Amino acid sequence: MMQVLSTKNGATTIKEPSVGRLIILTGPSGVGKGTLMRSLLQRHPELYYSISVTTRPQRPGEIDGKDYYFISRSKFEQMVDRGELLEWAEFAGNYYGTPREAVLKQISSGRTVVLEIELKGARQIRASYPCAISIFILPPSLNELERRIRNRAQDSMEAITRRLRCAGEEINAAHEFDLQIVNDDFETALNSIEAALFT
Ligand SMILES: Nc1nc2c(ncn2[C@@H]2O[C@H](COP(=O)(O)OP(=O)(O)O)[C@@H](O)[C@H]2O)c(=O)[nH]1
Ligand SMILES: Nc1ncnc2c1ncn2[C@@H]1O[C@H](COP(=O)(O)OP(=O)(O)O)[C@@H](O)[C@H]1O
Repeated sequence: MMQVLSTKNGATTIKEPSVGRLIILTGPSGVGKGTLMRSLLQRHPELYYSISVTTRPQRPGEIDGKDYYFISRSKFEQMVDRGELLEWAEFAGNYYGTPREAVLKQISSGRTVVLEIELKGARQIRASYPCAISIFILPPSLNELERRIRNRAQDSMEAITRRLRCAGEEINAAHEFDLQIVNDDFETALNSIEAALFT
């Protein structure tokens, strides 16, 4: 890393240019990761949210290039083969991945990057970027998780069942991450994430 000379009040110091941090937000589907992430980004627009690629069908109201890049399976496989993904995983029958180049570019320019990803991808990032700060979001209970997924009314019955089937295994892995935050009261959970990132 190149060093930078900075002069202040006549004194010259050598500074390391800062490299941005990598933050992982993970937890079971329906726990509220997306909602927490949107609020976090509203409060802190300086954070860079990595937009994932996915082969999942677009939901009503989702915007291509904002919520996800919706791509075909063959395009996804091509990105994997070319090493264009920082991590990727199959979840509930679809592929999801983090585009590598944008994330690395933002980190090297000093910006903090936030990934909202599922368990297998979060494990890959922890293995390849041990400095990443990882936060696992827990539901207050499995019943409440199911209620949230069903109330969201965005997925087919089959997709809901698949998501709930993964939830137990995901929750059992919560201890692998740096921090566990229960998303019961929304504001409390959001404040805990903020405290972890900014204090
Ligand atoms: N590994 C990985 N998981 C992702 C990525 N993008 C999203 N996910 C996760 O994939 C899971 C399913 O996402 P989605 O289909 O949007 O469903 P939802 O979380 O139930 O709204 C969630 O746990 C997301 O956090 C990614 O780039 N990589
Ligand atoms: N603390 C909370 N209390 C009650 N409902 C919540 C809370 N946080 C999120 N939700 C609701 O739960 C549902 C799932 O949230 P979402 O952000 O889509 O989850 P995820 O991205 O983890 O799949 C949404 O309808 C959201 O409004």
